[in-house]
Parts: sequence; structure tokens; C-alpha cells
Amino acid sequence: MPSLSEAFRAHPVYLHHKHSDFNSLQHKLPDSYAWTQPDSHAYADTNSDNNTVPVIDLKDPNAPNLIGHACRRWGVFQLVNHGVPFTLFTDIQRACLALFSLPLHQKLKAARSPDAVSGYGRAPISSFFPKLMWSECFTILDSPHHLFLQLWPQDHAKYSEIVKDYEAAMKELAAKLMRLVLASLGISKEDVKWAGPRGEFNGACAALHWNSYPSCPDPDRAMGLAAHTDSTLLTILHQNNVSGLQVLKDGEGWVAVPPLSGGLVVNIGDLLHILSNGLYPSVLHRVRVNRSWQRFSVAYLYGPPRNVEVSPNEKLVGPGRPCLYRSVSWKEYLGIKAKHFNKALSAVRISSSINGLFDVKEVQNNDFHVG
Ligand SMILES: C=C1C[C@]23C[C@@]1(O)CC[C@H]2[C@@]12CCC[C@@](C)(C(=O)O1)[C@H]2[C@@H]3C(=O)O
Ligand SMILES: O=C(O)CCC(=O)C(=O)O
Ligand SMILES: [Fe+2]
Repeated sequence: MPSLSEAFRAHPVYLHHKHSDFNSLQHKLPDSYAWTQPDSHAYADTNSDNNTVPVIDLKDPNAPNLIGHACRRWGVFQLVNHGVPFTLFTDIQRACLALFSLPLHQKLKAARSPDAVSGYGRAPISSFFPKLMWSECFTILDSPHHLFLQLWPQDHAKYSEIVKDYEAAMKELAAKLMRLVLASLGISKEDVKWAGPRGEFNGACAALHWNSYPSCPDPDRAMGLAAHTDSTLLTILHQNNVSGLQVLKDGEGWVAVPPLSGGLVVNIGDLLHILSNGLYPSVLHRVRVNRSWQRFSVAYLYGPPRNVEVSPNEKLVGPGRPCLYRSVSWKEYLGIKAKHFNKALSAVRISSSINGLFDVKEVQNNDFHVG
């Protein structure tokens, strides 16, 4: 969407490091990639059921309740039986492999410029950290045609088709999840101006973000993707069969989100945290890497239309429930995030008084390190 691109033009993200050819770094971890400080959060006890990200079967009649519960307690869940054809995952993974396997000079033909959203490069959050992340990414906003033409002069149409089909399926699923998540908050589609008459959420904005985490010679000292929250309403993530994603669970520590064949990870983003007046946490997550396997993931970052303002829904505000955030559009919020990163939510916060009704997790801290 042009308006999201505008947000980046106003807040360019300059990454001060050159791009890396991970193939040439397979023997020793360069110092620039060594995150030496100790982990600031312990690992959760993996034997406890309390420490397992909920897995929800969308065909389960109880799914709406389970989704509400998972959003409130975790801000994340895994979804199975969601109706997205498995072939879309194999196709998008094939596209990921094809893209990230291209020689660096070829990928750089589609490099993301500092004031743009789309293109190949390092994770946009890299500028907030002194060390480099062991990953590369590719973001698509609008049509990927011009970028794919650079990457694959012969085969661009085939890959554009894969992206089109994948995005269409994600858009439909995201709208369904919005209806369920809002209903779990007691919010009807009539309460959300841009929902449309049948809750189709047609005007939604979305970006498709592909991540590649190559195998790493010293995984314990490296970081695939540093701890962050997404600025979205919802993010729907497909991961290949290599683990690495972790979420921070209140009072527990880092919890792994193991890949489920054909499953999708759904997490709450900052804008839904705002809309829920702090009831649903925007989950902090990160990605660790491993010595043997390349990991891919594809995130569908889903937000409201261009200039629509998101604010705490009035049904969730009242006596004893102060309005915690001012209203903000995704466009404006991306600018705030580009400046303040994990302190962006604090930057739009208007009330700090939280009473017992809220399960607000304050994660406005960007000092996450691995040891
Ligand atoms: C629309 C967007 C959300 C995002 C920034 C972006 O322009 C495209 C990439 C997205 C992503 C993916 C990795 C984590 C994240 C924080 C980042 O740096 O880039 C998110 C951004 C976000 O949700 O704010
Ligand atoms: O690779 C993953 O599992 C997570 C990626 C992610 O957090 C993102 O793209 O925002
Ligand atoms: Fe993320």
C-alpha cells in the first residue's frame, strides 16, 4: 500500500552493514555476528503443559473460546485444520528456497532501499542492534512483479502466481481470525468501521515477509532474529520443518514454537494489543539458529487499511478500565516503530494505571541478548 511505503520514506531505516554472503561464512562465526551478552530471560521448563503454545484446531466447535483464551494468556497460538491447502506451503517454500539460493549479486538486484518496505535485505530491526543477525529477508508489499523480474528474468511469472495465491489464502484466513478474535473480546463487526457488512475486512493492508536463517557454525552465540513484537493486528506465520522460533511467556521464559506440518503460527501484534486496550499481549518473539539446517519462514503481516485509526475499543474502556493508548494508524505506528522499536507501544501509551482486570505485559525493552 502506498501509505505504508510513505511511512518508510518519512523514516528511512539505514542499515550500516554490508550484505553478507552466508555461504562464505560457514566455517567461523565472525565477531560482528557474535551476540556475547548473557540471555536476559531464562528458558521455560519444557516438560510443563503450561509452557506449550496452544495448538487450536479451527474445525473444533470450541475453537472460538480456545482462541480467546490463547490470545489472553499467550498472545500466540498454533492453528491446524485452517483450510489453507498444503500445496500453497510447498509452493511458497519452493519460492523461498529459489530466492535465497540465488547468488548475492543477483539478490541485490532486488535490494530494499532505506526508504522502502519491499525488497531483499537484512531484518529491518537490525539498525537497533550492535551485532548482526544470522538471517536475510525479503519483503513484499503490493505486487512483487518488478522485484521478481530482477531476480528471475525468465521465471518471474511463476513466482508471482505463487505469491498471489498465497496472499489470497492468507487474506481470507486473516479475516476469519479477525472475526473470531474480535468476538472473543466482545466486539462485533459493527464496532469496527472498516470490517465491512459481512466482516470481510476487505480494505486490510498486508505485507509478506520471507525469512531465511542459514545453518550457522556457532549457533549458541548467534541470533537469527532478535526479540521483537510485530506492529500488526495479527501475524500469520508459516515455518518450514526446522525449529528456531521462540516466544517469551510471562513469568516462564522463552518457549519454543515447534513447527507443525501444515500448521500456522498466529500472533497478536501491537495494534491488536492497542485495540484490546491491553487485554491481549503483543507477544515478544525471536528466532535462534542451528548448526545443520537452513530455516525458512513466511510471515503474513496483517494490519488495518491505510489511514484508519486504531484505538482501544470503547467496550473495553470504562470505569476501572482506563483507556491505555491514544489512537494511531498503522502508517503512523510504523514510523514510531522505526524510531523507537520495542518502546513504540510506550510511545503511544496515555495511561499507566493498570488495574487487576488487565493482563498487560510490559515488554518495552530492547536489550535482549544471547549468551
Ligand atoms: C509492514 C511491516 C511490518 C514490519 C516492517 C514492515 O515494513 C515489513 C517487515 C515487518 C517486520 C518483519 C520482522 C520484524 C519487524 C519488527 C521488522 O523489523 O520487519 C516487522 C515490522 C513490524 O511489524 O513492525
Ligand atoms: O522466522 C520466524 O519464525 C519469525 C519471523 C518473524 O518474527 C517475523 O517475520 O516477524
Ligand atoms: Fe515477528
